[in-house]
Amino acid sequence: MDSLTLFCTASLLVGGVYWFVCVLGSAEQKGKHAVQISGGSIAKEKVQDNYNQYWSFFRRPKEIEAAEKVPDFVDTFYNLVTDIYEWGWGQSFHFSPSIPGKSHREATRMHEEMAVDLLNLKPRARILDAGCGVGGPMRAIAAHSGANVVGITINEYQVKRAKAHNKKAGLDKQCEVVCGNFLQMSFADNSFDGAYSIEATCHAPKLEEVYGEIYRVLKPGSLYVSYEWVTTELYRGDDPEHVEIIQGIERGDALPGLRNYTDIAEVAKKVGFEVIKEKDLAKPPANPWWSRLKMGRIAYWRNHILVTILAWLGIAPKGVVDVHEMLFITADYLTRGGETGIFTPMHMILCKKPEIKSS
Ligand SMILES: C=C(CC[C@@H](C)[C@H]1CC[C@H]2C3=CC[C@H]4[C@H](C)[C@@H](O)CC[C@]4(C)[C@H]3CC[C@]12C)C(C)C
Ligand SMILES: C[S@@+](CC[C@H](N)C(=O)[O-])C[C@H]1O[C@@H](n2cnc3c(N)ncnc32)[C@H](O)[C@@H]1O
Repeated sequence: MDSLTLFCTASLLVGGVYWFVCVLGSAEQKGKHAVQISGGSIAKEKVQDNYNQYWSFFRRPKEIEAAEKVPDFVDTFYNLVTDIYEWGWGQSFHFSPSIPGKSHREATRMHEEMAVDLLNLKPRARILDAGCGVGGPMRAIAAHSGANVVGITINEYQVKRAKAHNKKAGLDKQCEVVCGNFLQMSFADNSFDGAYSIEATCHAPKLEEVYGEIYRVLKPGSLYVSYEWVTTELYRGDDPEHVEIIQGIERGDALPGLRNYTDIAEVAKKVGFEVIKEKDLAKPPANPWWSRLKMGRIAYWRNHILVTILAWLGIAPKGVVDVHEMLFITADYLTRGGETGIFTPMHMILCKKPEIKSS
């Protein structure tokens, strides 16, 4: 082999490896690369142990008796998955109906803007994002509405990521992020002009606890909108396939037990809200929310190879291979939940905290 052939072959090899490891599979907004996948706030050598603990806790969700332990395990879950989500999905950790002719990013943004449009806000309102993730929805909502958004998440690593993204987007004056438990928030009573939660309150063992807290911090007369993960009217608890799908979703998404859609308004009323509107946004004419998940299957195979190589090289923590495999399997359960129609991640409820009656 002459030196030119050798040089070309070597360049192709190096270029190919760079492309496979650094370029492939990065999220739409190019926020994360495969080589940056970590265990969040968990030390590299502890990732595998934390995954094993997570798995033994959430493996049998219906048998969880220790509801008070759930927030800690949810925190562990988000340490394990946050980088993989950002890398493989983007900065918004939720689904949206697919819209013909629009990209996933546009469809995601429209779903987020719909939430804040429902809140009927005055200019410069102060609103709460309960379970804000790394702030994809928060930034879209702040930019679209001009509102000041305060996000809360149980996961310290997400706070760090969200703050960095807010700064980069020039929205750090409008968006504040705090680490805390939405079941016991440190915000004052009657201090927000509106609130929303996107695919987050499903992590609460008791919905009344989080709805009660949101009710407390809202000013009288203001609105709260939530996109809830629920089982639908098609779910049958005596059908083994249905049970398998729902348990698969619970295990892979840190859920202490999915609720039925009928529970949501009941709980909202119980804590004092007036229910203004309720609708499953996944119902036709909406296009399937799960098609994005299904379309990505080949990319997930490639991602799995990539994560395995990175862990083998010692670049990614060892446990991420198991975490990735869990997500891979979960994607399939979520798709089956969507296709059978027994599950929706976008049961929308719009509630109002009643005005104080003058005597
Ligand atoms: C609301 C929640 C999270 C919803 C979604 C954002 C995530 C649910 C399942 C996740 C994923 C599954 C497969 C992964 C894939 C194997 C990997 O290669 C790249 C990332 C995934 C696509 C990942 C992305 C985020 C989800 C779609 C829950 C937790 C309440
Ligand atoms: C699936 S993510 C959705 C994030 C964000 N709403 C989005 O759409 O990008 C769920 C979020 O809820 C948060 N969460 C779950 N349980 C919580 C709790 N008890 N207190 C505060 N945040 C919580 C998680 O930390 C995570 O940020």
